[in-house]
Amino acid sequence: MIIAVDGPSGSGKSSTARGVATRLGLRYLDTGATYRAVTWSAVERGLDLDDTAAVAQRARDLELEISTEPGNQFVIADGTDITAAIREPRISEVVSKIATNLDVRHELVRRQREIIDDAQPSGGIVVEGRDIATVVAPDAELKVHLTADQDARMSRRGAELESGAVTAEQLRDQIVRRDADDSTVSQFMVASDGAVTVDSTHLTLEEVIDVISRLAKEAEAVPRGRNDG
Ligand SMILES: Nc1ncnc2c1ncn2[C@@H]1O[C@H](COP(=O)(O)OP(=O)(O)OP(=O)(O)O)[C@@H](O)[C@H]1O
Ligand SMILES: Nc1ccn([C@H]2C[C@H](O)[C@@H](COP(=O)(O)O)O2)c(=O)n1
Repeated sequence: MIIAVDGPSGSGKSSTARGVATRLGLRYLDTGATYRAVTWSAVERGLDLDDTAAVAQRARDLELEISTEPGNQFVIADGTDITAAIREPRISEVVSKIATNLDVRHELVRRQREIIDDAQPSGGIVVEGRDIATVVAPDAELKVHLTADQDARMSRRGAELESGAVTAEQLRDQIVRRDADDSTVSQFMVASDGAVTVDSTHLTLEEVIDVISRLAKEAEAVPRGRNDG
């Protein structure tokens, strides 16, 4: 089974997808981490991030290991554990440059599909990102468009960061500007065909996990191809 979760920044995709995978005994793939890993590597090597050919070559050359165990997430790039480093503001601030590089996307979608295929013998996988239902896994048994209003998304991200660590302007940049840039290459601000919209604005994380787990069980009961729309 493949469960695709797409939506804007701060809507709760990672926490929810990880929670659903844990609850249902499935694997979990954070595709955003793959874009962050390429960004980390390009920054570490001092590449010009506007040099699209050089960055795409880095994406192809990067040795990347990404965990699909929901309870033990790690990312290793060229032998270095970058699990924490890819979440640093210096990476979040520039990751959209890498995520809007179409040659990088081509390479990372290829790798994401390989990881998804490898997870099938263990029962399935919950995959979250921006283009999962539309590009990476259009045959997913369940497609969820996870949303929350902009104020909720900004305040969730603010609460997550150390108090006083970011200004309101930096917070807006991490949510609003990033979504505007990222949505030039993927359609995640609206639900794709066949996706169920879950608005998490007034739901707790547990409630969102409950809703999606229930939808997954319903989708599993319907043979592939009969649950479209
Ligand atoms: N339903 C919810 N209610 C309250 N807080 C939530 C809810 N869902 C997630 N959160 C919190 O909001 C923050 C952002 O969630 P998360 O990182 O899962 O979002 P995301 O959509 O994956 O963001 P991004 O795409 O920017 O990585 C986290 O601190 C998380 O614990
Ligand atoms: N399938 C995906 C996943 C992520 N991105 C972009 C969007 C972000 O700018 C960046 C990091 O994602 P995050 O960790 O914040 O979810 O990667 C994308 O374009 N497609």
